[in-house]
Amino acid sequence: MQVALVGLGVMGKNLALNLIEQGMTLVAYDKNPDAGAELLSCAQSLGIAERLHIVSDLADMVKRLDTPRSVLLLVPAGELVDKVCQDLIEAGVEKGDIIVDCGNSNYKDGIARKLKYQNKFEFATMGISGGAEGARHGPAMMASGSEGGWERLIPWFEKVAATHNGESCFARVGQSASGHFVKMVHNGIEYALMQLIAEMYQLLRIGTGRTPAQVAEVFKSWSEGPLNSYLLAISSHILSLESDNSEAVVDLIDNKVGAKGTGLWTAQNALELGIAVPSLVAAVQARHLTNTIDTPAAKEMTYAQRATNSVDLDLDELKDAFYFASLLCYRQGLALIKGASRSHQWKVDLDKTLQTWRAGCIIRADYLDDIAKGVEFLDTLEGPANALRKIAGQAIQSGLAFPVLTSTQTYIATLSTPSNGHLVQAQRDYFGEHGIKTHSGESCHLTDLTEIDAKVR
Ligand SMILES: NC(=O)C1=CN([C@@H]2O[C@H](COP(=O)(O)OP(=O)(O)OC[C@H]3O[C@@H](n4cnc5c(N)ncnc54)[C@H](OP(=O)(O)O)[C@@H]3O)[C@@H](O)[C@H]2O)C=CC1
Ligand SMILES: O=C(CO)[C@H](O)[C@H](O)COP(=O)(O)O
Repeated sequence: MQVALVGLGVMGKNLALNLIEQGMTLVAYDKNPDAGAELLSCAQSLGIAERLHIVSDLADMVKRLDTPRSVLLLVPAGELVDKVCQDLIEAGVEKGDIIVDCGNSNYKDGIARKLKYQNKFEFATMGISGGAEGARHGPAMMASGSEGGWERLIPWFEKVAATHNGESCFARVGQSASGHFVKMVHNGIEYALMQLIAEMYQLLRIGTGRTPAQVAEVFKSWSEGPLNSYLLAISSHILSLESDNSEAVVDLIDNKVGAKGTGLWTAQNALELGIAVPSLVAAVQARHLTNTIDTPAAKEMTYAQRATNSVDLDLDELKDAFYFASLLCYRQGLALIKGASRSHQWKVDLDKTLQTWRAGCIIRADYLDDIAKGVEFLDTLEGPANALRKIAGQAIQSGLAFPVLTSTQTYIATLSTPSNGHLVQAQRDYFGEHGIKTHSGESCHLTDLTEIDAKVR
């Protein structure tokens, strides 16, 4: 099988080596010749270079491919994807060929591109997760759509992807560009879990006075049990790192966190669809807040530094709270995928989605088995639910910031304790005559329920 790959950066280079190692013949192009040379040198040192052809332009790439052609894109998301598609058309790509956008593109662009290119070639979308290591040794692959060209690629991607219990972490999760939506939500969950772990670290470090190395030990002990996850393991490793001067490496790193867009899109889509994912939104805003200090508006509002309080934590309770909050982050993401799938009629298969997240990806975790058991299982976790409630309270008492921890507690409390929405309904009707719905389902106004002599002015 022959495939072409455009974009040989962090992901492209590593996926290229993985594809060749699995037996594919690869024609590869990057606008930067150094990237091609670097890939060739890696392939040579692995003894697999005979199945690699680096080309210096797209016309040569297209000429070398047997028809129907299969081209994978791993270039930065945005207008560049259209530029490369246009260049590929000019280079000779034609109807029946498939181009798979494997980058972190916005699914809305994917839908538009499917239409735009429908008479030129088959445009397909696939989200990939796992970073450089995953791409090299087995990523999670969230594909979508029913383009005919998939049939040629699927057997290969099933081999290239990570596996869990012998099953591939490649799947066509649903229709249209839903693969990119699923990858976007994967990243939204990724933001939330990263921030949640950072909050656990801060509570242990500042709240209980542990050193980074001691927090690393706590995370390591959690990783040895059912809480094991990739993000917890790398956090433990990072916290254990020391500089040549024996300083904790984390203490040398600035606090401002960047982002490429997928977390923001997750929050925007959730808000547009009316699906509540407060933990995921809080994680995006937590990143924004780390940068606030540099904005012109913030410079005009400098706040005095405040002391924080130490807290007396039960480590088992903290572990239970972390476990429960983590499960709830995934559940919010899955609810968003389910809601979007219903709205867009994508028929996303949540079991297949979870299968792609079992191995290879950044949000892989042993407790994904528990998430697959559904909300009914979460309802049985009374101990962890109580732990989350208690730890969130203690965290607030410390005076430090815990946006994801507290949003997650708020999320589950809103869904499992009495609501206060009735008063907000009444307020809207009071000032705007927006109407209210009563417990019996009747739509009316406050004034239909009672006589209001004079409204507050
Ligand atoms: N890094 C990660 O962990 C992950 C990234 N992704 C997504 O995968 C995609 C690629 O990411 P990543 O590999 O990190 O990005 P990189 O920036 O490392 O690599 C992109 C490569 O594409 C090249 N390129 C740019 N324009 C063109 C062009 N017109 N024709 C050919 N090549 C071009 C770049 O060259 P130059 O550098 O000269 O511009 C660069 O070598 C992105 O959409 C990203 O969001 C998805 C999952 C994980
Ligand atoms: O897709 C990824 C991991 O799954 C990429 O690493 C992505 O860049 C992460 O998002 P951000 O850069 O916004 O933190």
